[in-house]
Amino acid sequence: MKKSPLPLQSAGGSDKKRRQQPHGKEALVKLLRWHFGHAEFRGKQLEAIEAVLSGRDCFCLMPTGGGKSMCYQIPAMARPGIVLVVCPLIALMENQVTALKEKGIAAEYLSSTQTSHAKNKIHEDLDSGKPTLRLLYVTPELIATAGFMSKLTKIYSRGLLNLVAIDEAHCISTWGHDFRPSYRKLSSLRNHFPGIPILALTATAVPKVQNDVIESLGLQRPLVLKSSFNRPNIYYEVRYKDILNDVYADLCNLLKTSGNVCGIIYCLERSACDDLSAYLSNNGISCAAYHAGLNDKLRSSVLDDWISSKTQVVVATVAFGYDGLTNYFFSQLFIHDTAIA
Ligand SMILES: Nc1ncnc2c1ncn2[C@@H]1O[C@H](COP(=O)(O)OP(=O)(O)OP(=O)(O)O)[C@@H](O)[C@H]1O
Repeated sequence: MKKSPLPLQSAGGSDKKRRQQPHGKEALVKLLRWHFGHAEFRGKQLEAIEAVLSGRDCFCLMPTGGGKSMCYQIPAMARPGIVLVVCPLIALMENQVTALKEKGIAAEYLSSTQTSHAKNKIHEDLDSGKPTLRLLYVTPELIATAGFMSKLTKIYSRGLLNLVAIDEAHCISTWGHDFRPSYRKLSSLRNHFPGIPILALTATAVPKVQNDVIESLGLQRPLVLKSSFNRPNIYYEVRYKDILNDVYADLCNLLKTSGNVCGIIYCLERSACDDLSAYLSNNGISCAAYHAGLNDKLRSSVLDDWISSKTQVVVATVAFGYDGLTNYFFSQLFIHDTAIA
């Protein structure tokens, strides 16, 4: 359904003036309900949104699935102009943009995987002086290019850049486990776009990494928000392989008695994935193997089937995480071998 926009403010007025206008909680909740169908803000979402809408930098530490995206998606709905979202994985950008478009929200991403026709359309909109786009997702590599930077500078000088959101911000830190050299280039954003709030989002930042992220991005007096990582819907259980009569049968039984779960079973070797997947399939569990030995087409069809719940369980090597899938929110997670070896 294409929704009409629900603007809180008109497009007129100077950039500074627009930024200074307050956004009441009620109006923001109205946007949340209208565009996303959620009744209330969760955790620290509202604080983060209010901070960036008032022009303040913000560092936001929230667990996976905590609702970080809303912290920049609501600001994008709150006023005309562009929210730039830096995202490390093309698959994640695609997913978010597809979900936003389904809600009638003007969102796009720029990446090497797009056709030149699609890219041209986005550039035309950005160059128009009155872009209809609200959210533009890009990779850190694109930010590092002179061409894109000059485009962004034009948008900024027209007062149309509202916010820069940096997802998985811990990737900028050499102290972090996921360091991405291209993230270092993001440190120039603060100087290039003075006055534009930067929102750094992550689910994994120990204090040393957190300080490094804040310093590297040049965040000024940022509001630092940290949500609880207690996830009451997750529990851990260890079963020892050597005291089980039949590990495969035990796993199969666990799946069957867990109801309609969505699961991943991690194995150390590709052959174990194939073997266990075949065993579970033969025992009536809808399941598929996923590992680097399968071609791209097959891997992506296994992923699609799992996301759309056609397949209940994926038996995988860590290739599953490398392809950016750990970002999906699982109702159940089974770890085989590594946990019970
Ligand atoms: N206020 C809310 N009320 C109910 N559901 C919400 C709310 N905010 C977000 N969600 C839902 O929570 C889920 C996770 O949100 P989101 O993908 O933004 O999390 P995330 O913190 O970005 O996770 P990740 O670390 O995986 O990127 C989504 O399905 C989203 O629609």
